[in-house]
Amino acid sequence: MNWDDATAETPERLVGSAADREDQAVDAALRPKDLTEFVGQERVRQQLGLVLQAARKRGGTADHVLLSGAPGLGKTTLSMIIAAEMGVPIRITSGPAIQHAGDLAAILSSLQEGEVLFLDEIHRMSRPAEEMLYMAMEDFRVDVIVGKGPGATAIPLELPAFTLVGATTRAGLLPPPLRDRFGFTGHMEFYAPAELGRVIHRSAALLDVEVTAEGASEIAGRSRGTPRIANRLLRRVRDYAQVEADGRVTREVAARALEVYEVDERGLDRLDLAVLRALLTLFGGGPVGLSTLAVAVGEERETVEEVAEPFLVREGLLARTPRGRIATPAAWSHLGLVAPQGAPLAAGGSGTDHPGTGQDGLFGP
Ligand SMILES: Nc1ncnc2c1ncn2[C@@H]1O[C@H](COP(=O)(O)OP(=O)(O)OP(=O)(O)O)[C@@H](O)[C@H]1O
Repeated sequence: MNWDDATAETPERLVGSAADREDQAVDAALRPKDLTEFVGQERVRQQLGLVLQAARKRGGTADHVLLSGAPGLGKTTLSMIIAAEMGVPIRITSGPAIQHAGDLAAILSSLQEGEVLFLDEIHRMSRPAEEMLYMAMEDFRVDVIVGKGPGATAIPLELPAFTLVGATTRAGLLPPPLRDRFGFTGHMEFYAPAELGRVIHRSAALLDVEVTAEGASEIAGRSRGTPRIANRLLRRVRDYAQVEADGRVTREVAARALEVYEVDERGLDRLDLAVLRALLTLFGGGPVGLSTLAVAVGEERETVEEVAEPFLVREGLLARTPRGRIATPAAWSHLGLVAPQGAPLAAGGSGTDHPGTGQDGLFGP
């Protein structure tokens, strides 16, 4: 839902995690409608299930819920499930859409009793709106300021009880007073391939596409742990299967289709591979500065840093170090290359993420 986010990935990218227009069009058909249909995220599902069950038993509204995690992991879907499980309507808005406290007051005062308010990208709300939200969450009341300067007066406005579901890709950016006002916080993890396989089978049934178990797992392995990407790749593979095969998605059909769409067996696309190949073949595996790497692949520095690198780092293929970008042993083997003698190899995995600190040029300190 954050495709208006200036830092989000380009929507046309097949493996981008932000929703494009086609995703939005099919979302309604593919979204799980209740907690039993929602695949994976066992812990969040179980804990949330208890929160909702208890609220229903008490006959009250559910506590405010904060969902954090990368785009496309199911935060909007879960908020709709919360409303459905509580039998209440849902209003959907986002932090960037609420720039004035008055915008928020207008939304809050028009909610129905018990309604779910889904606030996507909650960390991008303006400060005055955020401060108004504190009181609304705690006391179901806001103070509307009328007038300016010394003559300004605060008029208290009672609100209906509501459940706020806040979603953020970066829980760490939320001010503690806001974070503390949520009764339940769920962190959404990337999905395991087997879970994505279940998402694909479910979506295939809804789209009336025949997919074998191997076909589903071929797509799942390239979906970057993200259901939105799995659903998108499924639709592209379905197109290929209908045009170039008999309509059935087998392992071979899925692999051939995703080769055409330039998504490799690990989910890397053309940009990711270009960055990796340049790092290995032009710079001997690094360290190399971000700007130099960007020039080498003919992209903007920001594109390499924000679009390609996060997944390469997550996959343990590239490390950001204070001296620049360095390839890991896994990067060499993924491209079928042998690291030259003496090549600096970063350990794969975490602990080496230094965005923006890479010295530019091969001769940095
Ligand atoms: N656990 C799941 N089981 C089945 N399908 C899922 C699951 N999670 C997400 N999906 C599918 O993935 C798509 C994207 O999910 P959703 O829009 O809820 O993600 P999001 O986290 O809100 O993303 P964003 O942060 O970009 O708004 C939905 O169409 C939904 O069908």
